[in-house]
Amino acid sequence: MGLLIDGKWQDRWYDTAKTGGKFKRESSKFRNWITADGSPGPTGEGGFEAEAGRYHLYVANACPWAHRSLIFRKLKKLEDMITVSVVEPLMLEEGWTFAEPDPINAVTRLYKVYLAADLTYTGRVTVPVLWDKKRKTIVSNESADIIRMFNSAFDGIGAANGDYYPEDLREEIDEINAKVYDTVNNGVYKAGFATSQDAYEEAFNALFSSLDDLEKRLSRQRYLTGDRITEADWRLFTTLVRFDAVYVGHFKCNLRRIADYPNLSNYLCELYQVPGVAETVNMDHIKQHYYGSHKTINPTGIVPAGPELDFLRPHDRARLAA
Ligand SMILES: N[C@@H](CCC(=O)N[C@@H](CS)C(=O)NCC(=O)O)C(=O)O
Repeated sequence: MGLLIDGKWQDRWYDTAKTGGKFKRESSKFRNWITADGSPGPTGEGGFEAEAGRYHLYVANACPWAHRSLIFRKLKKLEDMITVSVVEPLMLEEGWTFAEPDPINAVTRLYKVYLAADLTYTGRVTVPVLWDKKRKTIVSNESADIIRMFNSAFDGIGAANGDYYPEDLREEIDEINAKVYDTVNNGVYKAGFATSQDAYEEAFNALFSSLDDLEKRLSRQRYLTGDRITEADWRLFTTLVRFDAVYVGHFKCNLRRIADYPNLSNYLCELYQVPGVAETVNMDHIKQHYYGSHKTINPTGIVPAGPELDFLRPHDRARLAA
């Protein structure tokens, strides 16, 4: 794995030396927004109007951040409007790669897509990436923004109904997202990529304290904000679905499994069973990627054969219906 520095690819692992062994996630650099009329969004510049066929999404099936964007593409029925390229599961010396030259930029390495947008780009080369075929540039490489664009920008040109960031719940969603991002979504990475015992334990404790709180919340209500599925649920889902297969072992998040939490595990099954969502979960890519790409954590690259997982089993969440 590596990064671009002034447009040059460098093969480097995360540098935790300067941060006391703590993993610090870099913020995303491309922050424009697709909007219904091409007006600027909350950040970046305008000129990215919602149009069928204009945009392309680069994802890794393994990646929880990219997974959010695939879920929103699916729920909002944007599959015919927004094309997708999926990278290979392993992320090694050349970063994310494609098995075949990708149909849009005809490259086999994702960093070339970043260079096509900015020849002097400095930063990590992450998925998801939302590409504009018309202006031949990156609209955004921030999943939190991409799912909000998918949620509403295409509504006027045929996206499916469904608002996962409704006006009346925004404040609560933002509050939950902030906590879940810090302690759960990014929390598992902070535990897994820590290179000091203290940094690991700090992340570990915050993670399980949050999961305990979420378990309590979900014992009282069906979804994180009440009786409607929102963005906050989908953001939590992509971490939960990877948890027992990967984070428990590979990232040493092993105080409890999601399977040990009655409410979280039933909630996970319910979300998994929402039509279309199971098709966005690729457990082979997920396991291969983590166990095979992080050689500093798992030098042999052996992928565990278990655990047995059944997200299609009946769940008990209807007991909490409004
Ligand atoms: N803030 C970004 C984070 C995306 C991210 O870190 N993706 C990981 C894969 S799970 C990645 O591509 N990492 C490559 C790297 O850090 O070099 C987002 O949510 O879109």
